[in-house]
Amino acid sequence: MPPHTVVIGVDSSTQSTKAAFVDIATGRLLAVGRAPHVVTGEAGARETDPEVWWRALRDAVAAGLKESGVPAEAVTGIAVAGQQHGLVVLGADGSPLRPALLWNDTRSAPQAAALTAALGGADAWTARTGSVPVAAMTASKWMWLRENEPATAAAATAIRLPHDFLTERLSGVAVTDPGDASGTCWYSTATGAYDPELLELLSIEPASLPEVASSGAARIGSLTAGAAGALGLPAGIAVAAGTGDNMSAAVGLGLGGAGLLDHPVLSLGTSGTVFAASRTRPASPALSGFAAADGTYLPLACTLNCTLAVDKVAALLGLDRADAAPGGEAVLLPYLDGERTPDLPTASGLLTGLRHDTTPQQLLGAAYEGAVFTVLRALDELLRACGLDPEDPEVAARPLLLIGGGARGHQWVETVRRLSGRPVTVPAGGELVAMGAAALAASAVTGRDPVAIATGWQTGEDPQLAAVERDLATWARIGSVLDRASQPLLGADRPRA
Ligand SMILES: Nc1ncnc2c1ncn2[C@@H]1O[C@H](COP(=O)(O)OP(=O)(O)O)[C@@H](O)[C@H]1O
Ligand SMILES: O=C(CO)[C@@H](O)[C@H](O)COP(=O)(O)O
Repeated sequence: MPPHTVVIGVDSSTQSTKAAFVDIATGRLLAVGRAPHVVTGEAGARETDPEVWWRALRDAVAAGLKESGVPAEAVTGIAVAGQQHGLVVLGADGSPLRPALLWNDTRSAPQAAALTAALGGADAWTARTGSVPVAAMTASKWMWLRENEPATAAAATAIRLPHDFLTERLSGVAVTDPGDASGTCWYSTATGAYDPELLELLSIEPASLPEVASSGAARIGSLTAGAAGALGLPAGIAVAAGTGDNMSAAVGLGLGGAGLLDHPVLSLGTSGTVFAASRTRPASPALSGFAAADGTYLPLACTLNCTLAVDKVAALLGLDRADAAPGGEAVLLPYLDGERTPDLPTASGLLTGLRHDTTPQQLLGAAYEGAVFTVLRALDELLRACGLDPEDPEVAARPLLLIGGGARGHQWVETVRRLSGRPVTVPAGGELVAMGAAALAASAVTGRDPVAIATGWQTGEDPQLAAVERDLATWARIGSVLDRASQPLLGADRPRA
């Protein structure tokens, strides 16, 4: 292999780090190194020590180097895509002061409600930032920290998102990108900058935040000698700004200004997300109105309970996750971690419709259906946010691009087909977040547009699974249970134990 041909795209998501080694010229995926994370916490808490991410990045790169057989000197660039929203606070020596509060930590729900009210309601927030500060947003987590651990908040000299933290470890540069910054609720998608009034409301010193790289500025620095030593890579190679994991998946799929716009994606991982890249700036309180990595926008809806919740139900039933059948009359809303869409941060799971002849396989199927229904229900609002009419036959015929770990599972794919009634495409290459990060790294090396690079790699182009008849009876049954379930039944009126 000629030198200078390989980039590394890092996906540092909730459960693990994946490092994709990609040939720049062809987009060929040479190897994926993997390393797990540790998530701790009960009763709404979800935390990971940022040092765990750094060690996992190091291990994943080492595994990828070994698996690919690529000589380290052939690697010319690296970029990190990270789980969104997490709050990382650093002390004066640059070390984390405490574990990061993750996107799915719901303890910040009261602070989210207070922030929403402080600005006069949800619409005021979406007009400024694109999103409402639900518990997931970094602003709510920062306020939780100030109220619950004031000494730690006072000692914080730097506030970072997970991908910023890792990018700074690689390059020594304190930088973020518009995509991940738009998940903080202190960055304005209307102005493309931090919102000074919101920083004041949150008592955040602007100097404690990373600079926001402009969407076009792909290379933000070089791999430092220290990081190069830790990773076994050459010092001085290009480091890109990186982005949030969903934004990176959009790049990996070739979605954005230089590619496909207003095309729906469904991601099934720890979170369930639906999103699209669009030129229309989203401002719907029902969605998160993020910026994309390439200067377009990324309207998105996110659920807290997806693959982990269904795997938990399978474990409770003593079944393999593949051993499921359509749920029949049973409806299971698997809100084991509370929920974000709909905004029920203290909710718990709900099971109805049990009969003598209900089988364990049907109960597991009902968990798949509840998880898929919850994220798919936001699809029409997503399409409207893109300026489309969901009833338009051409729009309804656009295939769902299905990604994330769940897309590898037959039950997930079939449940999505049945409940959406849409054609579905599952990109065969997989690891779209890491591939998007690789395209960002390749952009830092070559100066080309990352979406155009990924489009050339053809990462999202695979045969479609035809639409099947939509299971409207199941759709209506789950919708009716969710709409009629009283807040007390979902546990949504109780503080967590
Ligand atoms: N073959 C499979 N069938 C069904 N689910 C799978 C399969 N492989 C992985 N998963 C699911 O994928 C999830 C991890 O997905 P991933 O997108 O990597 O998560 P995250 O990005 O949140 O860390 C696991 O929780 C697991 O349930
Ligand atoms: O909070 C969101 C999106 O707003 C999540 O999608 C996180 O970005 C975590 O993603 P995964 O680890 O599930 O991929």
